[in-house]
Amino acid sequence: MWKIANKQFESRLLLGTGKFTNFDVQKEAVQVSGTEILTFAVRRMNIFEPSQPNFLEKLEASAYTLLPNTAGAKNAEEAVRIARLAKASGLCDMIKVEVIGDERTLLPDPVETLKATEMLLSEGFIVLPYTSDDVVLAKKLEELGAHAIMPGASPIGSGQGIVNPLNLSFIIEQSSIPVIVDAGIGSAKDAAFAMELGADAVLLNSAVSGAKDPVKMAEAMRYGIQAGRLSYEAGRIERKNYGIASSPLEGSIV
Ligand SMILES: CC(=O)[C@@H](O)[C@H](O)COP(=O)(O)O
Repeated sequence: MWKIANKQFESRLLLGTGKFTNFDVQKEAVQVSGTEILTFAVRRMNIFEPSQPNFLEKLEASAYTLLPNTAGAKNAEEAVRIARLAKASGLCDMIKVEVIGDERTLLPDPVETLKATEMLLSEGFIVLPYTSDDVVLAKKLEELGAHAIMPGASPIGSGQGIVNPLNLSFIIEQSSIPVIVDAGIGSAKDAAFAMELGADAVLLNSAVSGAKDPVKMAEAMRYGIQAGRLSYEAGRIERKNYGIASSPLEGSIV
């Protein structure tokens, strides 16, 4: 079990709902992933146009915790506007702050992310900022009162996996709020690695929606995350430079 604010979860996989080839595949992938938290861009929801498709229409949305995100926002004011819209539409009081600062890399704008986080916290939102893997920024967001921190593994949709495990491990070590590794995960190995580093959870989308078989990949992510967590809790052996016999003749009980 782990928690965001006062909400408890069993699954440590947060799944994005975008970019699936069709809603049936999306629904099956969501089901087999075992996720309890779904994220989606508020801007893609057609909140005021019920006749238009929205990302959750095939899912039993009430069975999940919804984590709307502010994708599309280019500054703090836009992010706050999108978050208010989500709240007013009854979607959720939890919001993933996503303020993109660079269109080519899709990396987040640290200054605007900080501002948006502060503004939304003052309005009573449960705020989960998506950030780069900057250790100092992560600390500042926590000090502001963010409810979880979401450092990127690598650029959104890149599938590069974790490019800076050292930074992520510093963030995990210093944080007393949940750390959710978000974006850039390419395969189950990357998700397991994030969990082995000690992350509380992983948020991903493209690796599942873009896989040759999204449903199978959703299942792989489910088990990858479980295995990574178990391995982290079990505590890995120390890395050594030289070989050490697995069945020594002396000094061992079996
Ligand atoms: C869905 C969502 O919130 C994305 O912005 C997120 O960051 C996922 O990134 P990937 O698509 O790289 O998994």
